[in-house]
Amino acid sequence: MRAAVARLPDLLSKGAAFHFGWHDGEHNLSGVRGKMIRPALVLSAARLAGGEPTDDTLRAGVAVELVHNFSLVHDDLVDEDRMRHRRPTVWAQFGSAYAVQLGDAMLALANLVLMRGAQGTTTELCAELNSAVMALCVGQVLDVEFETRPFVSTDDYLEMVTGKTAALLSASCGLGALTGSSSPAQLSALRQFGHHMGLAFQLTDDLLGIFGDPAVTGKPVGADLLRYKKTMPVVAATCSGSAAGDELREIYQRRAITRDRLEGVIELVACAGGRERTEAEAVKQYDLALRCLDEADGNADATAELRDLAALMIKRDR
Ligand SMILES: CC(C)=CCC/C(C)=C/CC/C(C)=C/COP(=O)(O)OP(=O)(O)O
Repeated sequence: MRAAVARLPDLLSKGAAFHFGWHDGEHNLSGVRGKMIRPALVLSAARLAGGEPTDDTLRAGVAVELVHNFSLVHDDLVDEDRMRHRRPTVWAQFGSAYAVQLGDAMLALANLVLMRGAQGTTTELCAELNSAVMALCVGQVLDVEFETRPFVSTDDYLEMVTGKTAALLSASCGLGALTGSSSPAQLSALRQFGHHMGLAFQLTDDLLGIFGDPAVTGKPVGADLLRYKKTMPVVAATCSGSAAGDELREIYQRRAITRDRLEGVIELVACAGGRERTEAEAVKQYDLALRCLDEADGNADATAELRDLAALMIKRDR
């Protein structure tokens, strides 16, 4: 990653180093850096699909992490989040214009990294990655639009999250498979594995955003609620038909959430079954993901790695 980021012009690489937490030495304290889940998926998917990871696999891992971080830099700006990984976000530290340019440059760099690969595979890899970027953008637009949409169903939510989160996890598995020697059936099963894990991952993220410990997640408490995000616990609660769910829907409509009312709002989400329903959906998506992994029917060690990764992705506290 560092070698790739060093290819950015100095003016931008200082912001990237700040974003990645490399600016203050080699401390790797838990929670102050990203989890690198997507490159891990690329590597294990490549192994599952046969053989040792190639240079193209490594390039794909770097590219997908760059795309992920481009989306984080832009997302923090859109959501006006000032802290990530217990540090100020890029826009909070360097300004909005800088964050837009740094995010764009990371996306361009991701493509440049892939283009350095073996002739013949580059086009396919770029198509896999950039199709996911397109889906990511659609999901992000929906996510913001949902903040003011009066009613969001579970299906609407799943459509949004398919783009916002699952597309890149699915592409990570697809990229790994493409750099391995996967059959078409294996490629499709691995993409589907990534899709279902992406949904399970975002559902877990939504739960952590409301019920997680901010000291561990590194995100301010209740940020999604204060922004009237239609995360799954909220969607499930407001669709429950319960008195608590109706009250929550009314509070959302009146935009009546303040910091001192947060605790009560969180209680309403839980009382209306939002937490339980979200946990159940995460487990359902996780089970579907594991079924796809069986269908992929590849290298046993890599299958075990992906199984472990999947478990980590839903049983996490940050
Ligand atoms: C186009 C655009 C701006 C799209 C925004 C998409 C976006 C930010 C989706 C959220 C996905 C998500 C759960 C990120 C946290 O990943 P993680 O927990 O793996 O993060 P980490 O790298 O910090 O561990």
